[in-house]
Amino acid sequence: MPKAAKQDTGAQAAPSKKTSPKKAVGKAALKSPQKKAAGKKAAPKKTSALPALKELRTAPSRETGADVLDRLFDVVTSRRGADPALSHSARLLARGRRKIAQKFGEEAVECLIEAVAGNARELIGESADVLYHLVVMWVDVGIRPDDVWAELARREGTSGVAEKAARPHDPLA
Ligand SMILES: N=c1c2ncn([C@@H]3O[C@H](COP(=O)(O)OP(=O)(O)OP(=O)(O)O)[C@@H](O)[C@H]3O)c2ncn1[C@@H]1O[C@H](COP(=O)(O)O)[C@@H](O)[C@H]1O
Repeated sequence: MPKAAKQDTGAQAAPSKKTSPKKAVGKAALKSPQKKAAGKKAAPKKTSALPALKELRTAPSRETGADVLDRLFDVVTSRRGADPALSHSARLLARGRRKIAQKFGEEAVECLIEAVAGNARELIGESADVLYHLVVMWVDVGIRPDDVWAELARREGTSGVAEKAARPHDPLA
């Protein structure tokens, strides 16, 4: 999708030279709870006016997450054979797999450009473009969102580092 000139939204603060917040967050996240607790007195329980994260996550929503992609998949599927003049999805599907893949690739490149530039707001829009074109690709190839959700669920709890280490060794690699 052709885009107007974009500016950094400043949505992400520049990291300080002294301490890298990313490194600090990463280190804290990797520390085991046991290590963190070792040698420290139990801190008083903090109370917060904010709703618990757990409540937010379990709140029913038809507007976010996989539900949106499920609905988008149904709409795009329904556009098969529709008038390309009225539906962009119909037009893309009529143009064929290579064109769909090309468009997906273009959107992915636009996405990574915004990511590298640190343009958070633009990255959101480009991410939506990537997901839309990914869904069109699923429809064209004949896989369903549930297939992908199942694969993601299967991977849950398996560290990428551990998975890579467990791969059979290829002496030619
Ligand atoms: N999420 C999207 C979505 N994201 C991007 N686009 C369209 O993708 C197009 C990208 O434009 P480009 O110029 O990059 O691509 P192009 O028109 O193929 O041009 P070329 O590069 O091939 O020359 C624009 O027309 C955007 O509007 C989308 N079109 C549709 N959807 C969703 O799909 C649903 C069904 O849309 P239709 O199939 O159009 O009814 C909509 O209700 C939306 O929910």
